[in-house]
Amino acid sequence: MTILEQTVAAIRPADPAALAAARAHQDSLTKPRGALGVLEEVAVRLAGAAAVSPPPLPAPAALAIFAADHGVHAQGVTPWPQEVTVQMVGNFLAGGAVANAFAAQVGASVTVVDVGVAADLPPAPGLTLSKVAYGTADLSIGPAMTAEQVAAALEAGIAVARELVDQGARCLVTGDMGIANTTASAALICAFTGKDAAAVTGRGTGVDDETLARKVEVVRQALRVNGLPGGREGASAAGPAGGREGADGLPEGVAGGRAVPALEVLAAVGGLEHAAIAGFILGGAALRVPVILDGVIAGSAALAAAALAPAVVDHCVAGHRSAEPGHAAALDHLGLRPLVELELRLGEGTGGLLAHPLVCAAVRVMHEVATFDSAGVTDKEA
Ligand SMILES: Cc1cc2ncn([C@H]3O[C@H](COP(=O)(O)O)[C@@H](O)[C@H]3O)c2cc1C
Ligand SMILES: O=C(O)c1cccnc1
Repeated sequence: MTILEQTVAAIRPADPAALAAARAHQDSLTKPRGALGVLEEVAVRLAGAAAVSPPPLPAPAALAIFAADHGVHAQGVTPWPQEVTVQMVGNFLAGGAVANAFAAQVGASVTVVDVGVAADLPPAPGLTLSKVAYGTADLSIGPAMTAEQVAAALEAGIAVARELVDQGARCLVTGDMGIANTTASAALICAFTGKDAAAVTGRGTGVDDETLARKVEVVRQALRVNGLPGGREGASAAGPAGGREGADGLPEGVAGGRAVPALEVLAAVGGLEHAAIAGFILGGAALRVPVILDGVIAGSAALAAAALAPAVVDHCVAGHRSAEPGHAAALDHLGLRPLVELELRLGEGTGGLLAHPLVCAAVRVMHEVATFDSAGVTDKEA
């Protein structure tokens, strides 16, 4: 078995007994039932994922920022030069990015992973060198990656998840850096949800109307040249991501037309960081360590992960909802409710990091809050 197959095979859906125990525990705590709203659902969700109630406190958290470049940058889909990717890697390593500030605020470690930056990076503390290629090919002309590159990037992400958990992380947070990666994200979201390009393609770093129109056309063309559904007006979404078996025995991830294996979709229109983040999510889930998803890049990568292993979703928490329209579409398709909505449109893991204290607070309640019985508080239900 390959590392990917082993990882997928190790992922279990939420444990029904732990879910039931966690719900019963929530109802026994000294608060009106349901008073913690969504936080109760989060705590129950983590119990199901961990297969124990209460679930372990999801701390410490480790952020992994997967960095890579994109051939589609040549189509003018972003106003930022490609070098910003490698320059921001330097900024992360120096501690100067927003992700560093937010990680410091919530006590998370930061690991930067070069899976596909279009420049050579010298070894540095905090940097994992897992370069698969010097960026992807232009997805609007043909497949962005080869099958081998997709497999290598997925395995790089799995390896990072394993290593961080080995080092003591009890919660993983996804991060990305890759100029032009919101274009690849939009194409992945179209392919996996069947939604039209115009509905899920956003302004990324803040493109003007003319660039946005070009970006939508680039996404449509990418889907067309790669033979993927979702690029046409009126393409329909169908059912939850994945779960079907293709002729080759691999799960398929595409709704709304010809069913295409998830790995083929990733190769066609994904980025190296998307594949690595999908591997990272699968790797965390296989170890029953919860994964907090960041923005639209993570959301699109999670669609790929869910197409490969539908049960992976039970181990994910949607940290936030970003301003990119495709992010909402991805979260809807995954059935995930974002914890915070602050109009962030940055990536790097920033929105995922901000959600970490909320996830911890939700679980801490399960460990520390007294029950009606233990505190001698009258329960109206008793
Ligand atoms: C200075 C800077 C820092 C960033 N940090 C994250 N991104 C984010 O923006 C990029 C995606 O947007 P688009 O598809 O429009 O290029 C990604 O690198 C993402 O991580 C940044 C972008 C910039 C410019
Ligand atoms: O949704 C995100 O995380 C996002 C949006 C714009 C640019 N980079 C990332």
